[in-house]
Amino acid sequence: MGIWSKQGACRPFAAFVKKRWSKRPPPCEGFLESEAPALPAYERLWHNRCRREVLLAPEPSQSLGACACTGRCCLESCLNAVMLVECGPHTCAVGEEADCENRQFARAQLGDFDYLAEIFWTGPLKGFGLRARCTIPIGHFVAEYVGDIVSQDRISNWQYIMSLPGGLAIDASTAGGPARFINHSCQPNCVAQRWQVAGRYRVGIFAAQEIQAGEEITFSYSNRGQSSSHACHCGTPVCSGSIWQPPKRQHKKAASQAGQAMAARSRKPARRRCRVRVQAPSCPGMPKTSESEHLRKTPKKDANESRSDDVPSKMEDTKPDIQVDGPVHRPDAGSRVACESHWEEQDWQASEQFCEGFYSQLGWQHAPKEAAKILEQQRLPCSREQAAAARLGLYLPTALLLLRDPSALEMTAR
Ligand SMILES: C[S@@+](CC[C@H](N)C(=O)[O-])C[C@H]1O[C@@H](n2cnc3c(N)ncnc32)[C@H](O)[C@@H]1O
Repeated sequence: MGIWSKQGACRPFAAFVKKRWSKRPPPCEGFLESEAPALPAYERLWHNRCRREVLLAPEPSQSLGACACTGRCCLESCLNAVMLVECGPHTCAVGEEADCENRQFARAQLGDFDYLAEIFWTGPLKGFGLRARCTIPIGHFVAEYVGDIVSQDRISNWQYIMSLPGGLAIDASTAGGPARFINHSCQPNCVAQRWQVAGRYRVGIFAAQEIQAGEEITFSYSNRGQSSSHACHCGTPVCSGSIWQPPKRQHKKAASQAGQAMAARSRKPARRRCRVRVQAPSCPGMPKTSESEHLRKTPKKDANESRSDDVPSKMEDTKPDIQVDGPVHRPDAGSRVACESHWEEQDWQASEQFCEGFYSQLGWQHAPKEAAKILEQQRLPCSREQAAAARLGLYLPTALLLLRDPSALEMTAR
């Protein structure tokens, strides 16, 4: 029996347990049940591997401008984050890395994933899966989907594939990270989002709702570019029957209940200028915040300061409000539901085209303020990312849309 190791190769499970288990919090009950088969061998990667060096986008120094953030770089308002571009040393207007929230991929790479989730045997129907080892807050970066960057033409088995633009894909079939074990659900608790990090496309799995310890981590495979059928055993009421198909439409009553719940949440009064969207997960036995791990390369003082200022103390407060200079706008529940159901029908390519179109038009050669103005004038399509953003508690383009015109979301969702 084997499991990933930092050396890349599979290591015997017993040796892994002896060396690492003592340092970890107690595992969720039933980890690797006795009837579970051996974990198939695969090579553990921490980031994508390009066998042939492929530049997926121009180098940031040539094409990306710095964001226009001042004081603190917030995911809700950072121009880079709006375009699903991670800030880097040359593309962040805020000097201190610790003041920038838009470094999720970089921080996740520094963090210890073992605290967050573990591989487990779900049963013969779905095979191995990934489940939370602690409460994962909504919006939290769960894991990066890493593997070999390959041409889609060469793919024969789509089981572990995540498609990328330009006919490329991330293939995690022989080498990858724990995200390769995430199973499909027609009612997932996570979303897969494609970001540009230092000029390359990378895929992150983000919590779309609060995930409880022991809960299986899932996302939807329905738009990963595959059309063949494979019976789905997610067991949710909206199951489409196939892991590559979008889920059935939610029953009207359930949709309206969800809408009411969202409306109730949106009535909570809150006014904060720049909130941290994500609260660090709370695990028994883990360091106080996983961010302290993530930020260990940054000066300690800054990391602590930023946390104490911005991290809300209660979970109920973690939903971000959008506030620039005027009053707080919140979407009405109806428009959110409309947007989400629209998202289910949307092809991944719609948002991809939008983002690429935006870049090719602007080239980011414009000064940040000018780019911000153009962005504000655009009527953004209700793309997958926007809908996902709305689902995650409003940030990114949805936030801009609503700031400008709260009814815009509804209009674009048609
Ligand atoms: C990326 S892998 C997920 C990890 C996989 N379960 C394993 O044991 O390695 C995708 C494969 O898992 C299985 N799978 C994932 N979600 C499923 C679901 N909801 N119902 C049935 N099979 C599923 C399918 O065989 C699919 O091709």
